[in-house]
Amino acid sequence: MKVAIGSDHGGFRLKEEIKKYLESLQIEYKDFGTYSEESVDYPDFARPVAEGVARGEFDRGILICGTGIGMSIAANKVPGIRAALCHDCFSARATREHNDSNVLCLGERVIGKGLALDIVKIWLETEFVGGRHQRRIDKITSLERGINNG
Ligand SMILES: O=C(CO)[C@H](O)[C@H](O)[C@H](O)COP(=O)(O)O
Repeated sequence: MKVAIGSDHGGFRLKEEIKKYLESLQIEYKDFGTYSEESVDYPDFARPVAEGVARGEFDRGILICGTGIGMSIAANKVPGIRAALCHDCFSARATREHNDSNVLCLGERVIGKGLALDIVKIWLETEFVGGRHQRRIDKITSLERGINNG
């Protein structure tokens, strides 16, 4: 599994913790920045991570800002991206099983490191279950392509 990771200044410290955690799990990643706590704009980091996942260069993406909200709004503008903002383990598992989410968004100002790392682990390990959920994802794909399939 290859992961693209990025944050703004509000998510920088948690990004560094997640990188260490990915290393401990021997999961390959590429860090798209930011590289310090100096103020930056989150769409500048959401974009390359989301585009890398959409192009298939990475299996998954992880984006962190203060709340995770800005990152999820920005990432979901990229066709093919299903970014999920998760601050609990149930949602992390459900969004993989049901939505086949390919980007996880987290808010460093919302949750602590321990919960964030548990969420990352569950989200990375949980498989999409398909079936009726694939039909719903196909409708999302139609939506982003402007196709009206009822
Ligand atoms: O995009 C966000 C909110 O949706 C993120 O939380 C940002 O990290 C936050 O807006 C940055 O705020 P700051 O006051 O510029 O540090």
